[in-house]
Amino acid sequence: MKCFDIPVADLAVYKCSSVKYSIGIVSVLMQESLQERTSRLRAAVKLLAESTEEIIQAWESEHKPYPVDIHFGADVTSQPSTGSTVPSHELYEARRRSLGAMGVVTELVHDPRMRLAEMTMEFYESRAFHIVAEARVADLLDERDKQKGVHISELSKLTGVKEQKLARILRTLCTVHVFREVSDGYFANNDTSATLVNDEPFRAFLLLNSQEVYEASAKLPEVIFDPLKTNSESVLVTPFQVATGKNLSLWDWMEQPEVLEDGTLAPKPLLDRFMLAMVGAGRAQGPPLYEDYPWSQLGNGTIVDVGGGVGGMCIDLAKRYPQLKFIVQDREGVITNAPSIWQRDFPQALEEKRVVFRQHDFFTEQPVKNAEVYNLRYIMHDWSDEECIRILSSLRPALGPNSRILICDQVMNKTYQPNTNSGSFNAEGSNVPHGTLAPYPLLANYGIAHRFKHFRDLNMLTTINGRERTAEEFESLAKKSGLEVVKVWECRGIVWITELRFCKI
Ligand SMILES: C[S@@+](CC[C@H](N)C(=O)[O-])C[C@H]1O[C@@H](n2cnc3c(N)ncnc32)[C@H](O)[C@@H]1O
Repeated sequence: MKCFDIPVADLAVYKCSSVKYSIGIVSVLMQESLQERTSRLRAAVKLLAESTEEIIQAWESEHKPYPVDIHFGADVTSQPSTGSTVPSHELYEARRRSLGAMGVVTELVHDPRMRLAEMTMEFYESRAFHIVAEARVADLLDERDKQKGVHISELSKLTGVKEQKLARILRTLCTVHVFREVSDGYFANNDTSATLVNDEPFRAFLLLNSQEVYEASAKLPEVIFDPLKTNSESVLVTPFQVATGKNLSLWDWMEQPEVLEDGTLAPKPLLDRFMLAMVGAGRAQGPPLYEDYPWSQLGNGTIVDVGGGVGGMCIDLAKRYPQLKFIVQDREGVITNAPSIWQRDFPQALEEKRVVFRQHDFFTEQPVKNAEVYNLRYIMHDWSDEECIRILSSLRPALGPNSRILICDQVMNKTYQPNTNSGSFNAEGSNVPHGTLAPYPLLANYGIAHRFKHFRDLNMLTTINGRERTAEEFESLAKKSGLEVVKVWECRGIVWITELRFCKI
């Protein structure tokens, strides 16, 4: 039971130097009774203790704290380990329960004003991270004595950043457990910062987030409060246009060459970085997609990767499922780069003619008919409902009886606990389960364990007026395109697979 009726008047007196400032009457409303609060905190601590113990036992039984190596190697040519990078179902569940419980504990034990103040300045962690990633501090540390660390004076010389400023930046990150200060002024990687070492695709993904996305995000309030822009679904009316000062979509802007100082034109460096970042994001978030869908049942079927970029997902699938064949489609400016990436990363697939590359605009009718899979990874979330319906409707005529469309995108869930006895979200009138409900006292969507899903949702809003969707929203898009959702495959990560089939209308 909520208790909204206990106003407590509190005279806040603030002390600054030796002067006392009364800032007046502050009204504090208790939203939750003492009993509700204590029982919620006890339940969260219990869940945290139980789930972290499960995690420890899983590490001990496997003799390692990660499923496999966390380092992939020097560049896009290096391949992730062939072993699984996906945690067991039990470990995955224990992880998200413990993180969700930590969110509840933080909410209840932290000073609320201090927590909000911290939230408003968390961008400094992102800024600090951007600087160290740009300066390749993790790589520099990796080359040296990992126990002793590297003195800040030396890191300063290697990066060109003033010593005391670099130390403050690194300590900001050490404070949130990224890097570690092993002794006074000596810094080393911890397991988190070490994931950056020699992994160009992952670094490109993190730099994209912490630079271009960050800069556009600064314009989000301006666009959200603009009475006209707030109502627009156009890809040309987003904070990205305000940030770049150009009336071009993210895709067109990236592909437009830039004018160099000598007047010559050159491709924007961001174009390469973006494509590399998609490979890095795929490696970080993709593996559950490859294991939690029955790809092997497709035999030697064909996957048409619609808007497939340079084919990052197909490379990973091709390595795991040697029977599958691939057609990667994208815009001309992107697809022309794909063969060289495959040549470096997985030439065998080219030699065996398991992959072809085609320029194709996904708003026009799909030319490849009757393929087993039309794959849409990170596509729907780029577009408005109207445009998604155009993309799906352009695929529908190509579907044969054995074809399916796989939407590989996040599936969003609400935060409140619905009144249901089942352990999964379900929409009214739908037979399709929409994902696991977290147990009490966690938020239904596991709270902070899945906060990156919400960051990505706002990222889509910021850069291209796109959105992450709930399963109900996918069902509605499917219906309007003459398709139906047959299953939501809940994968062990933030991206799931929503399977659509032909529906007679
Ligand atoms: C977010 S990326 C995803 C790339 C890829 N599916 C992956 O998961 O790595 C979106 C892709 O859509 C492509 N795209 C945008 N508009 C397109 C269009 N009209 N036709 C085909 N591809 C398009 C972009 O070039 C980009 O490669």
